Amino acid sequence: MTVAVAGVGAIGLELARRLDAGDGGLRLVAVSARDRAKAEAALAGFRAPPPLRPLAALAEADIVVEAMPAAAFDAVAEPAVAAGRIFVPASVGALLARPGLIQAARASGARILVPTGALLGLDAVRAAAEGPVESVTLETRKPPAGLAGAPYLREHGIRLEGLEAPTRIFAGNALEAARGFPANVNVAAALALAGIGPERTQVEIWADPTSTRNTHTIRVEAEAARFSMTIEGVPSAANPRTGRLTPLSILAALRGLVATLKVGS
Ligand SMILES: NC(=O)C1=CN([C@@H]2O[C@H](COP(=O)(O)OP(=O)(O)OC[C@H]3O[C@@H](n4cnc5c(N)ncnc54)[C@H](O)[C@@H]3O)[C@@H](O)[C@H]2O)C=CC1
Ligand SMILES: O=C([O-])CC(=O)C(=O)O
Repeated sequence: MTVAVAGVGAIGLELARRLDAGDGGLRLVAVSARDRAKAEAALAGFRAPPPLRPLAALAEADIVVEAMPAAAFDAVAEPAVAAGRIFVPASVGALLARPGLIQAARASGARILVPTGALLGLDAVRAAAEGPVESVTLETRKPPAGLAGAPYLREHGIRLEGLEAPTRIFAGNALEAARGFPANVNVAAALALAGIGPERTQVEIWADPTSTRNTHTIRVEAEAARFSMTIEGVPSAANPRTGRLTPLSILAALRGLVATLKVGS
């Protein structure tokens, strides 16, 4: 199977590098970048540098991975879904805001594969959600740099500079979290889609100047099980909002598409 990657940033470049190295068992055939010269320099050391193509042309590949700012989402998602491809979004919050894309996929035969990304445990959440679920909550803690620039902070006049103690800056449901923090809590959107939906999934976001990790704790109260899990992700050097696990999670998900033995889904 062939893969195309939209965006050559913290997630896209690392994913492309690993695919180019032969990891995942899939062939990287194209990437899209906003800054051509920068992308060409980043791809120069690849074994087989993929061609830079317009976003719509990525739909020629069997699998299209989106790894861009949420604002650019439609330009890659719509053609990929219309062409009936396997579409893998990193900007899961953007997917949450576009239920029409799932309808479009149903019509075209496309599949939308949401990776676990920087989170954990979506297998257990999905299993629990096959039965009655009372509550699903997410508590996200990030160093202030991992939350900087979120529209919610601006809208509510919240300043993170000079913060000395962990501070809760948001409490609400996953829909509101994804809208207010589109580049920071895609994990909330993924959790909502895996479990009981964006209105019922509750989210707290903390700015924590004492931490160097992006930490996510999920708590589930369901008829079949009660569980809580925490992941402490290392922020990527290229983008402190993004954990280093995210491109690896996408690679693992892609590997699962072609693997003979698939574990944990
Ligand atoms: N699902 C998850 O668990 C996670 C999702 N994310 C999300 O994944 C997405 C990508 O994250 P990063 O790689 O960290 O972002 P990044 O900012 O490091 O990289 C994004 C890249 O997209 C490029 N780009 C922007 N507009 C473009 C266009 N029109 N055409 C082609 N390229 C374009 C930028 O130049 C940049 O290289 C973001 O929406 C982020 O919020 C991030 C972390 C975890
Ligand atoms: O990488 C992380 O810790 C989570 C993140 O940015 C996101 O969900 O958007």
